[in-house]
Amino acid sequence: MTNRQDGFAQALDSEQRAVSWLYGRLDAARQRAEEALRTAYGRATGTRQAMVEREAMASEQARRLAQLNAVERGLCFGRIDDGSGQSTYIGRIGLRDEEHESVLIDWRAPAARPFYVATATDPGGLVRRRHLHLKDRTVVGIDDEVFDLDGMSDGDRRTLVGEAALLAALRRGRTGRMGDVVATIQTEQDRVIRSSLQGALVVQGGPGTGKTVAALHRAAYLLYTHRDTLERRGVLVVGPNPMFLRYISQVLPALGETQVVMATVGEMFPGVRACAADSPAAAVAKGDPRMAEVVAGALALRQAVPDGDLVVELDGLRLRVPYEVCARLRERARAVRLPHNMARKLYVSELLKELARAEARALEESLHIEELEVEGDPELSEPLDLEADLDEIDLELASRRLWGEPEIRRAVDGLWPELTPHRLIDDLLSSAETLRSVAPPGLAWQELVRPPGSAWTPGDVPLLDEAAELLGEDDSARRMAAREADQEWAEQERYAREVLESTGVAEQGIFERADVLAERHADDGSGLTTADRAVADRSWAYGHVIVDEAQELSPMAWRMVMRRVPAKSLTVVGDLAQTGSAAGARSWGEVLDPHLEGRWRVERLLVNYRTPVEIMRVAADVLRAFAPEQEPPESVRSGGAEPRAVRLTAADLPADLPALVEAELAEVGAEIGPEIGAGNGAEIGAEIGAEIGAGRVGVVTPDARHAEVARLFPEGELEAPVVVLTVGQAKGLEFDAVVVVDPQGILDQSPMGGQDLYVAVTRATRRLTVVHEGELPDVLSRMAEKSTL
Ligand SMILES: Nc1ncnc2c1ncn2[C@@H]1O[C@H](COP(=O)(O)OP(=O)(O)OP(=O)(O)O)[C@@H](O)[C@H]1O
Repeated sequence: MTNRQDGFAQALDSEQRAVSWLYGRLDAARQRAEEALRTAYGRATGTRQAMVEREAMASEQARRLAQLNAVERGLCFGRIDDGSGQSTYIGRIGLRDEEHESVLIDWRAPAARPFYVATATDPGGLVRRRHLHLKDRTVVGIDDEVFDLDGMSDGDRRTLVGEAALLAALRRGRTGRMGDVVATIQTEQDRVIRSSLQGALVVQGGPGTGKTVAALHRAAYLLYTHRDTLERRGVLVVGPNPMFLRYISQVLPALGETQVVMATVGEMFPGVRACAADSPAAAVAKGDPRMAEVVAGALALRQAVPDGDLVVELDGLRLRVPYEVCARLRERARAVRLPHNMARKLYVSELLKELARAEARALEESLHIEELEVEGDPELSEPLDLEADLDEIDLELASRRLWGEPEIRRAVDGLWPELTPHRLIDDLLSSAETLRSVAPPGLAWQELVRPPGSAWTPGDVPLLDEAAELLGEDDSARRMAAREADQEWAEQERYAREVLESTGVAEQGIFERADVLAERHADDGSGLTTADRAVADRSWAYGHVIVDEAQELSPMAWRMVMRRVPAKSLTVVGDLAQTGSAAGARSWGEVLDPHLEGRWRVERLLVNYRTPVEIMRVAADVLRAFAPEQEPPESVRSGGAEPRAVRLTAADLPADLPALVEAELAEVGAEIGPEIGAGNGAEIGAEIGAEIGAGRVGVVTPDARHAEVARLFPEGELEAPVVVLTVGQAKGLEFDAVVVVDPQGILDQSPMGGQDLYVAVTRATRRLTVVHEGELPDVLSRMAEKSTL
């Protein structure tokens, strides 16, 4: 054995001892949590309070246990050595020894920061950064970066190992789900992750630059650093479609965070499932910020005045309220500037009083007629003034009686109806007449008209939200509950303090505070967590909102998102070169300034960790043609297969496309295999890889051809070896190999077809094939040279 191999073996051995010891600490923490969970379940539950306490204690320990289990894989992944000979281990969670000394630093803690930001030019006091590669609990690799060779001991110098940790991570085959990257976060991404909670941060970057992964690590970092604020208010992640949310769903749990709410724009209105789709033209019109005026205009039309006097027939009497009075009542109700359904209370009470007066007048009139008939009786010919005799109490009583009459209700509802957002928007979109009368000039309202009761689209959801704001809801019950909850608060906090002390959670190196714990288990009678309550409540104010693929949001969707985060603490992640929605953003200022007035900062990510150079050249041609002002990112990977174009006739497609995809699958399996078969030799590994079907192929089609192509493959979830997707569904996802079917169809499918094609060709980590029937589009001419026709 050479000196160097000897040194490496020693380093492995010593790191193995350190890592095994850390796993021992993890096991001990788990054991404590399990015991505490058993104790919690053993507690008496004689009273309601005792039961609530048992549930809180048990769920706290279950949560703690889940967190400890989530960090089993890759518990410790790094070590930093400073000039004083001090070594610090970095991991997914913080752990302490029996003396409460920190033995493993949570990757989000300030003490871990040098691990991510040290560079050769600015080592920040480090002499070495070491990456540890673990397989289960065994250290299988070490990767060193030395910043100061002179600062290291001779022994340490002998054990230096230099495999690039990042490239090793990138070489791994895709699994169909995004994973975390705590071990290899890059300096530019670290800046994004640890940027201040305050204000709005825009992360602009090309495909594969790690925007999504950085945003999710940022969520975990913010929850760790500002747990007191954020656990109480919650964090919302907005993604472009359900497929994408499934794709990223495992990242935060793997980082020990399970309390983040994830939703698409179409899911942000509780109780509404937006399952229909808008045409591009309808999406543009619906997303136009002037739709706020349209909704307000439609509502104003529902606050009516009668054509003439209001006349209601009641028990043979004609109650007449003059037109001018109706108009005055409407103006008064509008002037209070309350939402419609709340102002209605005032309007109804005033109108009922007018109707009570009208009733008195009508009664008087009828008596007067009778009186004329009783001639000669001096007492009865005394003039009556019933209306003037009515005092406030009479009016009140009469109003109540009248409100019970269906004719009166009908009349009131016709003038100022109680409305739901669903009814207002459905009525608006199914009435060309209303749309025409309230739409501002230039808004293509004709695109919006549809039959009543149509299924909701994601574009309708911001309109419903707008309507809900204008209509308001009767929240007196909720306010009353909040007051009661406040009274219970002190009690909850006292109890939470007890839980922390009795379970020792506070001492286990996990950042906890009694008030945070109390909030998590605040008994609102429903047993719901903060995340559950937030999802169900349209007016929930989140502590922080992350919007991914943010370029897709229309101005109307931004209005809705901004309402969910009154403190305007936002992370906006996107790429203006990938805007697929015709209603989406062309510039960040255009969509953000109406809400933030320039108070947002930008971080740019410029390195592409996904797409190899060879594929990126093709993508750059597409970008140059359709968004020349945007720069493609620079790829870190190279040496992949040259992208190729294959011409297939429509008749050959059903047989030849599955064969082509099968061949792609075998290719990526063979490439990934050597990693699977590590230790068995590259060749055997390649065979195993191809045989067990390692690797994933994404087949991307125009919207109109999705069904036809999907039929050719077994139906499968994201983890399936082959998944057939539209461009919209593939947004944000990645595969080892991608087959783009009918690029011309993608270009032609919408005004943003060029951007769609750019998205489609940048989904691959290794191989790209384009299948075309007619001529290859000009923008892909680079591939024609390699066509295998
Ligand atoms: N620091 C890193 N270490 C390891 N892998 C990384 C790192 N940064 C990014 N990656 C990987 O690069 C790939 C692309 O990342 P991600 O999906 O976050 O990019 P994106 O900018 O959101 O792309 P798109 O705009 O196309 O949606 C993912 O597989 C991610 O895990």
